[in-house]
Amino acid sequence: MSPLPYDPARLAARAAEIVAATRELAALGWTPATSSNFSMRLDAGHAAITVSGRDKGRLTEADIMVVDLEGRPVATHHRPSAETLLHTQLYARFPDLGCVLHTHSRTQTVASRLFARQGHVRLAGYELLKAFAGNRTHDMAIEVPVLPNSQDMPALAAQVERLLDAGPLWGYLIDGHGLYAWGKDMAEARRHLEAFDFLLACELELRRLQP
Ligand SMILES: CSC[C@@H](O)[C@@H](O)C(=O)COP(=O)(O)O
Ligand SMILES: [Zn+2]
Repeated sequence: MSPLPYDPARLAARAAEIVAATRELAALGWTPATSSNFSMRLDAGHAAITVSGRDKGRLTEADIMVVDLEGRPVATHHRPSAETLLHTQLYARFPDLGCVLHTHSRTQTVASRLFARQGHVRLAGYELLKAFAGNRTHDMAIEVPVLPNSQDMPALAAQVERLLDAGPLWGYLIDGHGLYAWGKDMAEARRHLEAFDFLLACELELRRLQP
């Protein structure tokens, strides 16, 4: 019997998944200068998440720790990601949610700046909209919200709660900062993250070509 309040074998498995995905995303240049954070659900009350400040391009399993769904460290002296609350609020709200990914790609950051005043980026008519779970056609539109940046995580989390109250959401941008995306497991969260990045890049390119 483990004295820990979570299953250590499951933590090891999730940590390996997070490390593998993080290295790939870092190789794309989406996690500059130690930025970005990543998590996966462990069980109904716990999540595995990256330790704060670690170089995401050189992540190892030792850089993954456990928090409860209020963002408190569990059985560790490590400090969790500064943005832990933005992860745990999603696990607490959606019992089937399994993975939350946050990156700082150039495309995401530039798009967040360009569309901050508008408050959202409208993505319409793209085949890749079908990458978002539940969407069946290109013939629709979604609005990716752009929130003002803040170091006040409870305040930022409260804004995210209001967005979630308003309707289905696969992710959001934070102005001058980056993108949050999530899914039922790592594969789905990765698909959403990659679809957002690709579609935001298309919108930026269109504005260059058709100013
Ligand atoms: C290095 S600046 C980026 C951070 O302030 C933050 O936005 C971030 O994404 C990483 O923070 P972390 O505490 O390592 O999870
Ligand atoms: Zn960040």
